[in-house]
Amino acid sequence: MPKAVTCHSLQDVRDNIDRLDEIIVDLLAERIGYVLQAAQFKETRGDVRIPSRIEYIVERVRHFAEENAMDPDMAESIYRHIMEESIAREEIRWDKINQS
Ligand SMILES: C=C(O[C@@H]1C=C(C(=O)O)C=C[C@H]1O)C(=O)O
Repeated sequence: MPKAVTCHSLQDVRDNIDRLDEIIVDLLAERIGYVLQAAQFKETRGDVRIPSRIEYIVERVRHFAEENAMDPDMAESIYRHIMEESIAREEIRWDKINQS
């Protein structure tokens, strides 16, 4: 079921969007905090990107999207972008840990 409540003005719409953006960024910051920690557990730089894990996450978020009446293609697109950004930063973290 769609979760958004019915709004009666554009200001009402924007207030809800602004409220959610704060929560979304907070959660994304927490997520990247975990992704960066993954670097310390990986042997090689090539291990930073694990395609099977990426595809597992994509399938999961597509499922969550469907449960929430959201377009699964949109969820997949957003998540692939989040993961690419995350991997780029995890690679930098891996390089720092393993420099010498
Ligand atoms: C965090 C990891 O590293 C990468 C980042 C991922 C993510 O953003 O969720 C998923 C797979 C990995 O390529 C991991 O391997 O779990």
